[in-house]
Amino acid sequence: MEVIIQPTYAQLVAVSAGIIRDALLKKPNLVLGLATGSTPIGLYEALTRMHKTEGLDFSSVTTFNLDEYVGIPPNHPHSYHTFMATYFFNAVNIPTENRHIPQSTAVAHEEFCEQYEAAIVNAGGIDIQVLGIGIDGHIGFNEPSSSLGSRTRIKTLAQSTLKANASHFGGTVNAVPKMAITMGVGTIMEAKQCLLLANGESKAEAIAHAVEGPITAEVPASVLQMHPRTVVIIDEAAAAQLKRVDYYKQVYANKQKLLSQGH
Ligand SMILES: N[C@@H]1[C@@H](O)[C@H](O)[C@@H](COP(=O)(O)O)O[C@@H]1O
Repeated sequence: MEVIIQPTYAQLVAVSAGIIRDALLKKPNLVLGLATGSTPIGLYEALTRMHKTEGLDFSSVTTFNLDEYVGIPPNHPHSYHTFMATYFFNAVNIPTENRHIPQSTAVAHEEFCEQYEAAIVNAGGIDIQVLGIGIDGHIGFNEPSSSLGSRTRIKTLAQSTLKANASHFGGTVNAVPKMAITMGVGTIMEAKQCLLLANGESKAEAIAHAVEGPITAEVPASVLQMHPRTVVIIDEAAAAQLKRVDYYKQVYANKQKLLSQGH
């Protein structure tokens, strides 16, 4: 696990956007796993800027979103379909047929979940999976006690998640859908690289558990310690409860120095 601590959210965004740009320049048909929530919005804005000003080309990119609420239509103002259109898809040139988001209104949910997994495999697997983290340590909508081997399926949301996401539903906890379709932890772990992003003090405890705590289903993000290529990119506030901040900073500084020397 590489832990990159940046002074500000803007710098966290710059580092994560840089990783995706470099990967896209190397592999134009990159398969991206995408996340919603407030955390990756800056990343989507940065990639949009790169598309508009540098001509960064997304025309061969395929995307798979982590999750979607169950019980609201895709055109609902707070669906993740609407979120992705608003913050990313409407602004870059990813072909419509290459964009995949779990279908919240699918009647045959189980069949849909199997097809979603198959579509990821058919696309060659996810190259880079962008992840945020819930205050309870969830990734996607894999709430505490989710099986670390779980696949795409329907999950009931934790009360803390309903509360945290109520601001997107007019501040009313009851208005937040109680269930979601989410890629499983096992599905996420098959991505070739994971980028876990977090900012702000509300994420400090979850990040400390995920990065330095034991690997446990109580904190689903902790399983990323087992992933061969996870990069955790956080700001100072989200790093506040980590024990080894100086160590992570030193390792990153040394790596940057070696890279600048052409190693
Ligand atoms: N399903 C999403 C997660 O994918 C996201 O990581 C989390 C954190 O959201 P935010 O970035 O707004 O804190 O919220 C939701 O529960």
